[in-house]
Amino acid sequence: MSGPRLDPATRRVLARARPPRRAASLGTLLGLLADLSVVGLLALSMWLIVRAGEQPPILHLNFAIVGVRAFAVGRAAFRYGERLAGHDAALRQLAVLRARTFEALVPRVPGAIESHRRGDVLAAFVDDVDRLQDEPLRVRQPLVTSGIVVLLSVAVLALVSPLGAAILAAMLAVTGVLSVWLSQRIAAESDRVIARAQGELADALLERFAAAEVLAAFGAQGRQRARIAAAEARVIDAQLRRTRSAGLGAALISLGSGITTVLLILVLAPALVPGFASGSGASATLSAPLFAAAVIVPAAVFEIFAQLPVAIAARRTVLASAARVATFTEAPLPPELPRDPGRSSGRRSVPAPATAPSRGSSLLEVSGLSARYPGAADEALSGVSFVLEPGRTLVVTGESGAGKSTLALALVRLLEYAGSYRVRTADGELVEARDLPGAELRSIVGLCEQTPHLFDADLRQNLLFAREGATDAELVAVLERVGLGSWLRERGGLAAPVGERGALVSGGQAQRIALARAILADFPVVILDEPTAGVDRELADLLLQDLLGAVPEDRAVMLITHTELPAGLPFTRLEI
Ligand SMILES: Nc1ncnc2c1ncn2[C@@H]1O[C@H](COP(=O)(O)OP(=O)(O)OP(=O)(O)O)[C@@H](O)[C@H]1O
Repeated sequence: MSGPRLDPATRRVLARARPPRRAASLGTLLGLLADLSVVGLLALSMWLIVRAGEQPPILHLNFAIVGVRAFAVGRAAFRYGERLAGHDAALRQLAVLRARTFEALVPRVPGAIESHRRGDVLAAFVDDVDRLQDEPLRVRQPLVTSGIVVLLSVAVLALVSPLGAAILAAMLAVTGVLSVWLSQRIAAESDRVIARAQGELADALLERFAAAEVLAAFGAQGRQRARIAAAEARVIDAQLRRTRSAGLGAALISLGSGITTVLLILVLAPALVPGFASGSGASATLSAPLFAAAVIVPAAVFEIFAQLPVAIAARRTVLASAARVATFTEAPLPPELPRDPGRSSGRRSVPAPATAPSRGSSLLEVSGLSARYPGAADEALSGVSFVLEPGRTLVVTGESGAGKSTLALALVRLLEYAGSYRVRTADGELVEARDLPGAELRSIVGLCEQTPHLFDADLRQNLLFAREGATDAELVAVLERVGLGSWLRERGGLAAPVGERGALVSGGQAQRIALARAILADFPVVILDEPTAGVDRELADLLLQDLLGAVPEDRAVMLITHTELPAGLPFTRLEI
């Protein structure tokens, strides 16, 4: 079979798309029966028509009449069953595949994904991942079923006429090689162009919507529209070339089928004439009904065979998609990003009393911590040390670019760190953070990020994801606490939408919603990265007084800020 060589990374991606053998084999079996019914129906009907013309007693035709009905019903019923079983298995696997692909992506954020264009990432994670389900459905299954049916048909024809079978096999081989060569020449380049152009189109569209205001403000909409139109034209052009190649392949197969039928008629017809072969008066070696059935076989076999070049072309597309997905999910994780040790890993922990942490027993102990972004030459942060005790607030200050947000990312393990960083777990142990599963660590240390992400849902959903099961009264109370009470009433309550990426709320409101989330999640340690950046000074002071004035005995806050704290708040300063 032609196509690019499979590297181990592409093979791993393909293996994720493959349904379990048992689930896939039912679809394959039903597909095989459907294809066999196609050949059986055509050959037996032909036999029946010609035999009926000889007017034998009706009883002699009964088995053929029943057979034709059985094949006709079987063809539709098996095909229907095949579609149901095959799609069911592939769609179930698609859900698994999407989840696994997403899991593979998570450790690569931030840092390893940003170096790719957003459009390419989107195309890879939507179009390419979806296309992988074609492997079991449109590649593997048709290759197996049509291959078996074609071989069986040639073998059965060989019982009637070995020369006819040889002609059919030779014509199948010639047509197959020609149509695959043709599709390779015309469509292979189109496949590459389509993938690239689809990425460009997605990129241009995303930018058109995400940066609509900037494009309008600078009068650059026309240029962006032209970029979208050019990318779209490239996609359409490549798709047309691919469709043309598929059409040519189909025409070639029809031609092959016609030529084979004519050749079979020429080769088999003499056997119909009594005494032709031996030159004597002996009777014919081939009956007319059998002759009719034999010469119609190529039409049915070529119909089944037509699936092969289509499956080979689909394989090429699937492999290209798998290779693109592999560039994201299978590339080695850069050393700057953390590896999750998983639940089973052994922890190197410092023995600690089994009781809950009391005042004085630190929640975080950081010593000589440094971090670097993937691909960056220099460390974004180095040599940071501090201890965070329960009931305390640590205020982190420093110049812009000093590494404050980087410290926050390292503390929630979205960036790898060097040095020592120990966290007190729920069972009171002080554990090196890199030995904890990421999810467990992030249930202890929570981050309210500088530019919070709001989901395109209502306010309630945007808060509930921080604490599932919170009541509306709890949500409203927390919104009051962050100063959004009157705004909530103006907007008509918790069902108010926030828009895509918070488009319907102001920057300051988005920040306060994020703050409300952090309060709801009630992390033992919460890191607030510039939580009052978009909030006016008076409210900011009130908010900080509210948040920091009463840090619970068993909780701690790390506040990253540029502004001075209101007087009277207890805190420790860390300058980086
Ligand atoms: N994704 C990234 N890839 C590479 N370098 C980065 C990345 N994000 C930040 N940096 C660099 O890391 C350094 C520290 O950035 P960081 O955002 O931590 O600073 P900061 O102290 O939080 O600044 P600010 O107060 O302006 O928010 C900067 O030099 C910045 O350019």
